[in-house]
Amino acid sequence: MYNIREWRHVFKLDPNKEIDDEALLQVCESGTDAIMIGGTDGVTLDNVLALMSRVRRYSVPCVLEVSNIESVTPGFDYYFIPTVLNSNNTDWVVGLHKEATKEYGHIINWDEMITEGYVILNSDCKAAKLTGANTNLNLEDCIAYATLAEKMFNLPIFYLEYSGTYGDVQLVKNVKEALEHTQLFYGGGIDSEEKSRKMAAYADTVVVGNIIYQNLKEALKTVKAIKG
Ligand SMILES: CC(C)=CCC/C(C)=C/CC/C(C)=C/CC/C(C)=C/CC/C(C)=C/CC/C(C)=C/CC/C(C)=C/COP(=O)(O)OP(=O)(O)O
Ligand SMILES: O=P(O)(O)OC[C@@H](O)CO
Ligand SMILES: [Mg+2]
Repeated sequence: MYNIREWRHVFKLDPNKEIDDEALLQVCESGTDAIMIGGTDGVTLDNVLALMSRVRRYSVPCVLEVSNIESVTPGFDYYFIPTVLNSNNTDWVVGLHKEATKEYGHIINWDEMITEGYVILNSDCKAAKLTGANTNLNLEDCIAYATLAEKMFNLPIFYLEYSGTYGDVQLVKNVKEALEHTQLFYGGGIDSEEKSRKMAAYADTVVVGNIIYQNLKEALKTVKAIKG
């Protein structure tokens, strides 16, 4: 299997968005460390399967970021399971996870499941709205969540999510300094080489999503900024 700790750059593809074969080829052969398939809305078994089978033409690792139980299918290298630590609704913290485990626990291969402790910081993004995330957090709050994720819950990944907007580099730096071994993912608003490089200076892994659909050329540069 792959060592996700070595992943520095990940492209997140939304199964609910169109991408043509030529663009997909460029994304998969860009030198990125992995493709993550996931989104907040409109994620179905059909569009996940369709995208997974197209990504599987390439040798790049491919993971599913689970956003609903109906779209989980075999065939991925890993399944990333979000838990939204700053959600006001326990469904998004452990509730849906408990229901999924109750129903499918007997077939789950836990070696393939990797839990991501999310803190969502952009109040306007779909994920924040869906999960009722309390985005009114200061640096101390974010450090407390990161510390809880690592020390109390032993989560392998802590994900600072600014989906759709570029985050606070200083905050990412300070959160990174508070973590000892939990891997810090940063995602949100990376649409240039420079923004990618700046976040990668502190985040262990940088996730790039929307720019793939808006400006592929710039999206590809975000890999170069990190991987050379
Ligand atoms: C292999 C196999 C067949 C296994 C079967 C067993 C099985 C079912 C395993 C699953 C186990 C499990 C515990 C699942 C958890 C289920 C679940 C529903 C968890 C909730 C996940 C969650 C908190 C979702 C909330 C939304 C969220 C955080 C999504 C992550 C993606 C994200 C933030 C995307 C960014 O937004 P985007 O959609 O890109 O926004 P724009 O469109 O505006 O760009
Ligand atoms: O789409 P963007 O803003 O690049 O964010 C990436 C990722 O963190 C979304 O879950
Ligand atoms: Mg998106």
